[in-house]
Formats: sequence, C-alpha cells, structure tokens
Amino acid sequence: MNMDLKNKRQTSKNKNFGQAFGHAWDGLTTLCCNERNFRFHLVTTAVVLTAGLTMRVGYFKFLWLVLACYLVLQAEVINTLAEYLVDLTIGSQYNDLAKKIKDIAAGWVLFSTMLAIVIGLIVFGTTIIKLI
Ligand SMILES: Nc1ncnc2c1ncn2[C@@H]1O[C@H](COP(=O)(O)OP(=O)(O)OP(=O)(O)O)[C@@H](O)[C@H]1O
Repeated sequence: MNMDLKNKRQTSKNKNFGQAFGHAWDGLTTLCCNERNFRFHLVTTAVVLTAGLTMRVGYFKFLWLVLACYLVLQAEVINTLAEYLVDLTIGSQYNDLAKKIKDIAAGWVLFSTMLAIVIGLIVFGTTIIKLI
C-alpha cells in the first residue's frame, strides 16, 4: 500500500469510492466540530424544518424552507473555505486582497441569511394568517 495512505497523510488521488467517501466524511466532521457558525446554522436548520413540519406548512412551502436553509449552509461552507484558503496562503499577515476575499465570503453569508429570513417570514407568515 502507498505510504501516504498507510500513515493517513495522503496527498495522492483517491483509489476508490470508499476512500473518497471517507475524506468527504472527514470534511463534514471538520465543519461540525471546528466551525461554530456552521453548527449554529445546522441547529437553526433543524429548528426551522421542525417548525415547518409541526405547523404543517405544506409540501411546496416546506421545500422553500429546505432551499432557504440549504442556501445559508452553502454560503457558510464557501465562507469557511475562503478563510482556510486565505489563512493557508498568507497566514496571519495583513493583506488588502485577503480582507476583500474574507469580507466578500462573509457578505455572501449575510445576504443568504437575509434572503432565508424573507423566505421564512413569507412561509410562516402566510401559514399563521391561514390558521387565524
Ligand atoms: N490576512 C488578513 N488580511 C486582512 N484582513 C484580514 C485578514 N484575516 C482576516 N481579516 C479581516 O478580519 C475579518 C475576520 O477574519 P476571520 O478570519 O476571523 O473571519 P470571520 O468572518 O471572523 O470568521 P467567522 O466566519 O468564523 O466568524 C475578515 O472579515 C477580514 O476583514
């Protein structure tokens, strides 16, 4: 077996699906264990989707909630990748371009969250109005 694979410091291409799955799982574990904001968005997703199910918002509206939560999680992943890539490239050294990259990534999380809030307000708002 390749030494890289043996000592788990692999830099070569994945040899099979199992190995690729293992690394993808490592990525998810890293997001959940190391990224507080990602955990927060995961918990929020669970709360929003549970509320959607409990309030029986309907199939179509529930899909909108799933989409909104996914949008925020996706933006958070992009933000995390931008942070890691910048830190990997220049470390803690100040750089104007690094600031732009991190700020844009954070801005996209903010934009996605605002969009998700609007979707949530429409979905839950119209459901509550129907119930009254
Ligand atoms: N190397 C750098 N050069 C210039 N500005 C930086 C650099 N690193 C960080 N910054 C600035 O500091 C801010 C915070 O950086 P950091 O890496 O902590 O991201 P963050 O948005 O706090 O992370 P999180 O999303 O986990 O809260 C960035 O948005 C950016 O404005």
